This record gives sequence, structure tokens and C-alpha cells, in this order.
Amino acid sequence: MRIDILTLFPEMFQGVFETSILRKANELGAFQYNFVNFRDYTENKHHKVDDYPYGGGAGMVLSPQPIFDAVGAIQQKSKTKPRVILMCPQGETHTQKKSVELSKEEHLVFICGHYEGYDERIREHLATDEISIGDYVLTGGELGAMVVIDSVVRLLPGVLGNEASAPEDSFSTGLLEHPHYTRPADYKGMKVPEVLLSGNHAKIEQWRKQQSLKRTYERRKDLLEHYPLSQTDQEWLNKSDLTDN
Ligand SMILES: C[S@@+](CC[C@H](N)C(=O)[O-])C[C@H]1O[C@@H](n2cnc3c(N)ncnc32)[C@H](O)[C@@H]1O
Repeated sequence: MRIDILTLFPEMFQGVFETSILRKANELGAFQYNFVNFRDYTENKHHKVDDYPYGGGAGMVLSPQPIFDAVGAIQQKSKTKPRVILMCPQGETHTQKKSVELSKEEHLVFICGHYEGYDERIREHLATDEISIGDYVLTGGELGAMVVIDSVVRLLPGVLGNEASAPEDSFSTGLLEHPHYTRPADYKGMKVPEVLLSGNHAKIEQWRKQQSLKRTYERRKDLLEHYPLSQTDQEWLNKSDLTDN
């Protein structure tokens, strides 16, 4: 996968891209990244990327020209039609489902805004997607782009090493994941559930599924509305007295 990132502050990405899984993914060749400082595409004498809002008001607005030209140059060189993702608090809230969808693309372009945001024509005519990382406002799109990129890149083939783990993560199954324990079995009187020490894989799987359902019911009931509960799941939820039934 190729990822181009339009940003005025490429140095913000260094620590994240040069550490842990993202670094490994890049070294493995699973993804290549490139920063484009759209200030380099400005046509005005002072390399200004923003201007006053029409109609007045506080703050500056990112101008269309440098961003259109920077994305245009990327599109011209691209072998595919890249997804152009505008980082924006007004966009669709990012989800694991969207990460899975984006992980299947060959080329992504992220646009990181600043100041009051973008000229609306960028949103209307250039972006294929608008992503928000939550209902709050950040100073710029960089942190959001890092969040989305991390969640996408870890899904690329070979990146996690342990291929089995990503499909079991919270949200991938439609539920929150079950709790995890590691050694020691007894830490200062706090014990690991017996079933996990039993070696009985069928029982362990059943326990994990039940814990996953319980957790989701307790913390994110909204997820259960879209989850295809089997009869056994429903019976267990009823039996464990978690539901109102
Ligand atoms: C200060 S914000 C602009 C907010 C804009 N005036 C509004 O109210 O919608 C500047 C930039 O930060 C980024 N940003 C802020 N909050 C974000 C969020 N929740 N998710 C993704 N990007 C965000 C966007 O790129 C945005 O253009």
C-alpha cells in the first residue's frame, strides 16, 4: 500500500512512523509513505496556504489551489485511483469496519487540515472520504491521520506476524474482545479464571465468547443491535441475567 500525506507539519509523524509496528510494516514493504507539504505547491509570492473567510469571521481557511495541485500531482503519478481522505471533525466517525475497507486499497491520500479548516470546494470536488476520529475538535488533522493509518496498516498482510490476532480484536467480530490474562496464575491473591488453566480448548473458547458477549452488553449495548446473536448466545445472555428479559 502507498500512503501520501498532505501536511504542513510532516515532522509530527516521525515518532509514530519510526516506531514499533508502523516501522516494521514499512521495513517489510507492506506500506510506503510520502509526505507532501502543500505549501510547496503554492503559487503566491509568500507561499501562503490560507486566506480570510469570505463573509468575515474568525480564523483562516485553507485555500483550494495548493491542495488541489498537490493531490493532482499525486493522482497523475498513481497507477490506481487513490482514495482521497479529508481529515475532518464533520466526517464519518472512524470505525474498524472502515479500516478493513481502506486496508484493501492500493493507494490512500490523507489531507490534514489546520486553522478553521478547508475551503468547501476541497470537500466537494476532491475528497472521496471524510473521516473524523471523534466528536471533538483537534488543532490539526495530523493526529487523526496517524490514528487512521495505524489502524489500517496493522491489518495489511504480514504486518502483525500473528495473523490470527487482528480478526479477534474488539469490533472486528462485532463485539468487544474477551479479557486477557498472563502469568502468574495467582498474583497477590488475584487469580486467573480456572477455565483458562484447564487446557480444555472447547471450554476456553466458550468462556471467551461468553465474556465477549458480557463485556459488550455491559459496555457497548449498541454493538449488540447489529450483531447476529445465535440462539445459544441469546440463551446465555438471558441465563446470566444480563438482559432485562
Ligand atoms: C480546528 S480544526 C477545524 C474545525 C472546523 N472549524 C469545524 O468546526 O468543523 C482544524 C483541522 O483539524 C482536523 N481535525 C479537527 N478535529 C478533528 C477530528 N475530530 N477528526 C479528524 N480531524 C480533525 C481537521 O483536519 C480540521 O480541518
